[in-house]
Order: sequence, then structure tokens, then C-alpha cells
Amino acid sequence: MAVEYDVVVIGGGSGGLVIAAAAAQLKAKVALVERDRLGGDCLWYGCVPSKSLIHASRIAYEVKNAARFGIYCQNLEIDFALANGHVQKAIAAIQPHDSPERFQSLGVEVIFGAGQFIDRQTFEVNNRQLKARAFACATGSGPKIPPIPGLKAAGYLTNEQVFSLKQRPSSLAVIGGGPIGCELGQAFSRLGSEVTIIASSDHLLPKEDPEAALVVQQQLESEGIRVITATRVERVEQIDGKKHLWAGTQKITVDEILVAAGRMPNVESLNLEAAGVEVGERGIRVNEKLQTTNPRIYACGDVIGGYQFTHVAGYEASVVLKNALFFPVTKANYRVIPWATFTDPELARVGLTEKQAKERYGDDIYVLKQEFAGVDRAQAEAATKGFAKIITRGNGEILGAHLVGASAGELLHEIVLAMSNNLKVSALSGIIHIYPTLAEVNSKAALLLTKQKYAKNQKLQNLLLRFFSLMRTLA
Ligand SMILES: Cc1cc2nc3c(=O)[nH]c(=O)nc-3n(C[C@H](O)[C@H](O)[C@H](O)COP(=O)(O)OP(=O)(O)OC[C@H]3O[C@@H](n4cnc5c(N)ncnc54)[C@H](O)[C@@H]3O)c2cc1C
Ligand SMILES: NC(=O)c1ccc[n+]([C@@H]2O[C@H](COP(=O)([O-])OP(=O)(O)OC[C@H]3O[C@@H](n4cnc5c(N)ncnc54)[C@H](O)[C@@H]3O)[C@@H](O)[C@H]2O)c1
Repeated sequence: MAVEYDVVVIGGGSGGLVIAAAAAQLKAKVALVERDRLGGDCLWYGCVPSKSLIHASRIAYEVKNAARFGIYCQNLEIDFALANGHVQKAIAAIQPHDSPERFQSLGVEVIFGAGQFIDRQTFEVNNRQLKARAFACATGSGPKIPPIPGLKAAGYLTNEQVFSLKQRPSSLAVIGGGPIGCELGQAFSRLGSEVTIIASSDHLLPKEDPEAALVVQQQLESEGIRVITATRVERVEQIDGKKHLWAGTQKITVDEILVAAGRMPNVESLNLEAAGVEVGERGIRVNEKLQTTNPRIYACGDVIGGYQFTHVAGYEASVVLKNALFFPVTKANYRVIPWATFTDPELARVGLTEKQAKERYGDDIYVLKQEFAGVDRAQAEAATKGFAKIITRGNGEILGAHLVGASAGELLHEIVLAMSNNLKVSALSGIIHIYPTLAEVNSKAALLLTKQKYAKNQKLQNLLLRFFSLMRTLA
């Protein structure tokens, strides 16, 4: 039976928009179904607003701490509404790229409405039945709300409300010490809120290299943020307009609570059962080709519960695009996935941690660690906190890298390029880096493999000793 569409995309966020735009430009017949606004979490409640608020808060911090450079700013005043105004301006500037008009002009049929599957090949929305050669589910995720007694009654914010606040909360408790908790906790603290972060893990940012995460944690604490780790909030109560949180032996009293305790896949209203699509604990189950348990239906982005980043949703969308429109032969390759947490200092990572590398390669690993303090540009900018840690095998193969420090998210990319192209770590030390730049942290770290190997190689050292002594006698 002939169908109307080549692909019906469900969800117009980071993943879905890539599929819809590219498929239409390839001349496929595409419908894009969105229940809310095009742009997804990243534009409205995620990357864009958080990075904009972080920028405003960083300026507040720099101004407040400028005295160390002999620059004095008395009576620092922060207009929270204006700082948040910058957030809204950034969203407004980016939004046209994700607008329905742009997608319609590309040839995408944009349908607003929350639909559902009614059988294995039909998606129903606004009383229309859409049949397609393939479907792509890119419905993203929403905040996971832990079942803490009293939390719902007391009220709380998530990433979906926090960027619309008109007034700064004087005090804020953040439940969760992952990237959202750390990025927003630091931003609100720098904009003048008294912040407490309560994390169930032993240290903040538990998915990161522990030593790198500690640098971020120490910075947050040094700025006056109260960090409570290895603790869960057990109960919340609202009394006289204040919210009280009981966590372990502590009682925390605040004006507002921000829940940043992980994500839940948006699958509830799709009636996936009718389409034969299975959902696991983390999200929609997919194979390496990103096909669900119904091979006509693909899924990508946060809803599959893998690496929950905009750039990964975009990458997965490109895999779905090829498989859904042409022949399903392309497999997603997660060997080199970078990401960064945009705290100050930033923490960026690609590849394996030291622990994972040891588990996989035993003693054949080298840890090349270069402090930012040893980089002249970092000294010039008083940005000496942090380090670059590159993990390699003895043959120079790069297994992973963890950068914590100024602009770490930018600096990681040359290592990402090297890893993606199977270049050895010597490729990083072998190219000339501009002096003085922060990027020298990478070349200096890379050079440590040669230095460490040389330090271990007594035979070579003795040989060179004899060689130079001979050369001096012959001169
Ligand atoms: C506070 C915060 C900060 C972040 N910062 C970063 C960052 O700096 N860098 C980074 O890489 N990632 C960041 N992320 C993660 C990033 O936002 C997500 O990984 C990314 O948006 C996932 O893209 P997606 O396409 O899977 O989902 P989304 O972009 O969220 O798109 C899903 C779309 O589907 C729609 N939808 C849902 N259900 C239905 C339905 N039933 N029918 C129709 N439409 C539906 C939604 O309305 C939405 O438009 C951040 C996330 C948060 C919460
Ligand atoms: N810069 C970025 O790229 C960026 C920024 C923000 C978010 N994100 C994405 O969004 C995802 C979600 O971020 P997140 O910070 O919500 O989730 P997360 O899952 O990474 O971290 C949540 C943390 O909350 C803790 N937690 C859970 N329940 C708790 C409780 N009851 N009490 C105390 N702590 C509790 C967990 O131990 C966990 O460490 C991230 O994993 C990431 O993929 C990316």
C-alpha cells in the first residue's frame, strides 16, 4: 500500500529538526509533528537559556572580583530581571532558525498537536492519520522528579520554569549535583542567591573524572555555595512561605527549590505499545541503527536515554535520516563523544576515564597531566585553576581526555579531532601551538608521554650520556 510520507518526524527539537530539514532538502516528503513549539529543550529550557544566564552571572562575578587587578567597583548592583532579559534576547535571536516558517519554506509540513500511534504504521494527530515509510521519534526528555514526601505540596522549579523567573530567589536549594545543578547553582549564586546543592553522589558531577570534578566543587564552595554530598532530601515542608528540606542530619531553609535530579524520556502520550515499540528503563529501546523494536520506527536524542546532549541528538538524527530514507545500514558510532559542563571552570571530557582505561588495558596506560598554572597565558589571565589530563596507551593511542579549566569546552576539540582520526598523542605535541594560548595545555600534556617514557628508559639515558661524552672528545 502506498503511503503519503517518506518520513514523519515526531518532536521538533535538536534531533527532530535535523531530520526534518535535511530530509526535505533531499526532496523527501516530510511531516513534522510538534506538541508545543519548535526548538525543543535546548532552545527554550536548556542549553541556550542556561549558557546565557551563565554568561550574565560570569560578568557579575568578574566585576565583583576585579579588585585583584586594581579595578574597584563599589556598590555592585545586579538587576536580575535584566540578566534574565539577556536570556530571553538570546532565545529570540536564535529562534528564527527553528521557526515553523523556516521549516515550511524548506518544504516540511509542520503539524502542531500531540498525536499518538494507532497501529504499527499510522500516527494520528488532529484527527488525521499519517502513514509513512518511516517514523522518527525525537520527543526528548523532561525533568525527573524524585518522590520526596512534601516536595509537590511545597512547590519547586525545574529547568522549565527557572528561566522565566522575574525575581531572584534570595535562597535556593538545588536537588541534584549533575550538570544542571552545578551550572545553574553557580549562576544563581553569582547573581546573588544563597545556594545550597544537595547531591546523592559522593562528589558533584559524578559522571566525570573525580579529580576534575573536585576542582569544580572546590570553586563552587569557595564562592560560598553550600555543597552537601552523599545525602538525599528525605522530606520537604512549607511553613510560613519558606521551604524546609530535611536531608540526612541537615535542615535547609530556602525560598525556592530547583529540582535537577536527572531526566525522564517523553514517551507517555505516544501509545508506543500500539506500534510495537518497546520502552526500557532509560527510554525507547533501539538497536545500533537506531531502529526501535518496530523496524519502521526510529528514535534518537534524549528519548533513547543515551548521551543526553544536543550535539549527540544531532548526530543520531543524521544516522536516522540515512537509515529511514534509504537503506538501514548505518550504525551509530559512539567511540568519540565529547561534552562539557559549563561551570567556571569548565569541565570537558571525551573518551574513557582513568578507571575505565585501567579496566580495559591494565598497566599499559599513561596519564599525562598538565596544570593550567604551567601555561603562560593562564598565568597572564589569572586563570590558573585546573588541568588537562590525557590518557593514552604506551603506543600513544589516545583513550580519553579530561580538561578542567578556562575554556575547557573549546580546548577539547583538537583532542576530539585527533581521537576521531586515530592520531597518536604525538600529533598534539608535534604541531606548533601559538604562544601564548591556553591551547598549549594540550601540547604540553601530550609531550608528557615522551617525557615519562624517557624518564623510565635508563638504557636510552645512558646511551645518550655516552654519545655526548664521545662527541665532546671528538670536537
Ligand atoms: C538545563 C539544561 C541545559 C542543557 N545544556 C546543554 C548543553 O549545554 N549542551 C548540550 O549538548 N546539551 C544540553 N542539554 C541537553 C539538551 O537540551 C538535550 O540533550 C537536547 O535538547 C535533546 O534533544 P532532543 O531532540 O532529544 O529533544 P528536545 O530538543 O527536547 O526536543 C523534543 C521535542 O519533542 C516535543 N515533544 C515531546 N513529546 C511530544 C509528543 N508526544 N508529540 C509531539 N512532540 C512532542 C517537545 O515539545 C520538544 O519540542 C541541556 C539540558 C537542560 C535541561
Ligand atoms: N553542559 C551540558 O552539556 C549539559 C548541561 C545540563 C544538562 N545536560 C544534560 O542533561 C542531563 C540531565 O542533567 P541533570 O543534572 O538533571 O542530571 P544527571 O542525571 O546528570 O544528574 C543528576 C544528579 O542528581 C542526583 N540525584 C538524583 N536524585 C537525587 C535526590 N533525590 N537527592 C539528591 N541528589 C539526587 C543524581 O545522583 C545525579 O548525580 C545531563 O545528564 C546531560 O546529559 C547537559
